[in-house]
Amino acid sequence: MMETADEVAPAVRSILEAAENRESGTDGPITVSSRSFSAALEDAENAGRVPVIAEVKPTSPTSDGHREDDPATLASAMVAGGAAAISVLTEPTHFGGSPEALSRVRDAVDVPVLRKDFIVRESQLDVVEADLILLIVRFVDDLEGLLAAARDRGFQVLVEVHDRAELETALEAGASIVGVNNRDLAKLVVDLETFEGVAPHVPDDVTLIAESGISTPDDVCRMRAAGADALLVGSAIMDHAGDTDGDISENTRRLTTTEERT
Ligand SMILES: O=C(O)c1ccccc1NCC(=O)[C@H](O)[C@H](O)COP(=O)(O)O
Repeated sequence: MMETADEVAPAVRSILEAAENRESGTDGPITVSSRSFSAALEDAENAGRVPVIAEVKPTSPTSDGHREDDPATLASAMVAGGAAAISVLTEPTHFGGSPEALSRVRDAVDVPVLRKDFIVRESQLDVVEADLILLIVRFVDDLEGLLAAARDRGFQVLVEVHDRAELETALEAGASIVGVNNRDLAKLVVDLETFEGVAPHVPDDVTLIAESGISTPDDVCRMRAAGADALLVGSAIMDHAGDTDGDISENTRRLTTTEERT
């Protein structure tokens, strides 16, 4: 399933090359006592909030700027704004993240923390403790094996897909949390119709996350109407360009308190 390098945008090719060469854990398999993701989503729903996974994303290949703020302060502000969980980019070269940033975030908040990275082999699971990790179907050769290895360590696993074929691969491998990425990693174009096209084919017992390109309360309504159990939001909360005065709590609250249309 691993993509050949020329099937993705140059920035993503560069991310993958860096991932291939990046450090692995050196002390053998880690064991994680993880915070329940499903309980966090349920708590948000019970409190009348839209379940949002807010992402600490200092920069990215498609961001307008770079935020240097302390990651733990950012994450605490996101939780104050009602985030059900936090995602932390740990990729250093293209996203300005680090495993240390994730550890600091996990110490600072009590909600589940997702490690957002481009994991391509088992030993890369052993770099830092997190409650969830991301596996991207198009970049992983042995999804079933990596999924099992992650679960053996205690991680919950968000399996990312972009189309129906990748969804089938994820389901065959036994994924129970699936994210549909609205960002096409071949072209780096975002289209919310991606989620709307894939979501109807996801079984009810799978936790379904809409990822990327969600900026406004209207987008929230649209993704929830299409079946999203939770939304993963980075740029609109981080506001790299400073359009909203960079108020992280308010940016998060605007989405978590969206009145949903039935
Ligand atoms: O965000 C990017 O520019 C990007 C480029 C290449 C590969 C991955 C990329 N993003 C990773 C993500 O998964 C997003 O950070 C996440 O889904 C949040 O997206 P958004 O709300 O659109 O920032």
